[in-house]
Amino acid sequence: MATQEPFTLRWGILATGWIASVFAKDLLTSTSAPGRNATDVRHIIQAVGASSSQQKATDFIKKIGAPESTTAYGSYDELVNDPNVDIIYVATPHSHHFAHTLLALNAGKHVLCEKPFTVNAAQTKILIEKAREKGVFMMEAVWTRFFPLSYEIRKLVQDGTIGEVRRVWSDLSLAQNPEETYGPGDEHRMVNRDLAGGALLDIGVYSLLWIWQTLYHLDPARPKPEVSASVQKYRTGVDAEATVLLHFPTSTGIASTSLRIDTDPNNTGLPCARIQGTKGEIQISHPAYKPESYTIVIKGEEEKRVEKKIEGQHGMAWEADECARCIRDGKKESEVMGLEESLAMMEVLDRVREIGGVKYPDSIETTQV
Ligand SMILES: NC(=O)C1=CN([C@@H]2O[C@H](COP(=O)(O)OP(=O)(O)OC[C@H]3O[C@@H](n4cnc5c(N)ncnc54)[C@H](OP(=O)(O)O)[C@@H]3O)[C@@H](O)[C@H]2O)C=CC1
Ligand SMILES: O=C1OC[C@@H](O)[C@H](O)[C@H]1O
Repeated sequence: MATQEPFTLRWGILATGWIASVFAKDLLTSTSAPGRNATDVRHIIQAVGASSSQQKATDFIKKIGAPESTTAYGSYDELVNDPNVDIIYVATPHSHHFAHTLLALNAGKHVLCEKPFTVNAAQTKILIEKAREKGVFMMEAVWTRFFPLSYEIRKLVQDGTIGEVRRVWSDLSLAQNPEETYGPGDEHRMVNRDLAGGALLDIGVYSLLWIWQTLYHLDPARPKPEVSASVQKYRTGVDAEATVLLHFPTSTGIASTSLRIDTDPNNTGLPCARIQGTKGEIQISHPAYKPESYTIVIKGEEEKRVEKKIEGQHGMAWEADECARCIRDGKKESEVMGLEESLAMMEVLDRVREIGGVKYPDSIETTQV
């Protein structure tokens, strides 16, 4: 019997910063690594684009250990117009996701764009319209949604293991001593208004993820929640801390995030999220972006802890595999992380910023490029 060749996806990496290198290294890992099970697809890093110089792209290619044949570009424009590239991975700061994704879409490329999708919902809406007009695949890179652990937890909830879910509580707080870490110029993307900094858009999205994939994604009615929030600002005007209350028809989500306190100060195994149902709950291990275990706590029963150690990759290969399979199958969006979900999440983020008075400069809130 003839074995089928794996589907090959040729990536263009747009930006050479921290997460671009992590993602690109994961693309180079073995598809048969433990827990991966992706021998039906294959990834090639076809090209890398740096914003300022070709040398930067060449250095990046060397650093991540990609083949020397990988093309290095000194501009994003050249990268997105490379006819040998199928999909662009956008890994620039939040402020630039809209413009860079649009650039790739206009060149007819599929796109995987880092979280948060854009600065605001209006920008996301335009990207969705453009992707549909161009007939290409697009997805927000919410990598945690593709962990086997996330699939398992969604299934447990769907199967009614913890009864009817009434509340999801979730936190991602990473005490970063921002004044020292990102000062004195406050230029770092985490606190810089011009780069759409702040806790909410950078790490708060992971707290929201656990609520979203439980109370929104799993409900076929896709109920848009009422949003309340409390926001503490940083000296640059972005949020240093945010707590969000999401009122769904029959359940509540409580998400919090902070750059000043820690979810698990001594790494003693405090959970980052609790999905609470009428029979019991599922506790997810910190950090919310990369949990590697969870515990099922059912009233009157012995607790069950499930380990899901991530091996052979950082954890970003699963989302890449999803892109490859969707594109192979002619899908324009993922069923696990769909575009309408990204848009609804951006609307929540908009509302929290509105309540908290966090406004970014017009130059990055704009829907014009
Ligand atoms: N999924 C995840 O786990 C993570 C996701 N992220 C997301 O990835 C994005 C990038 O984060 P990270 O890699 O930490 O950021 P970095 O600052 O490390 O890298 C950003 C890169 O973007 C490019 N760039 C283009 N324009 C600008 C600009 N005006 N200012 C600064 N950089 C610019 C630069 O690359 P060059 O000049 O070479 O083109 C730069 O190296 C963010 O949106 C963040 O939310 C970040 C960390 C983890
Ligand atoms: O996406 C992310 O996950 C890990 C965090 O450390 C980082 O700031 C954020 O961008």
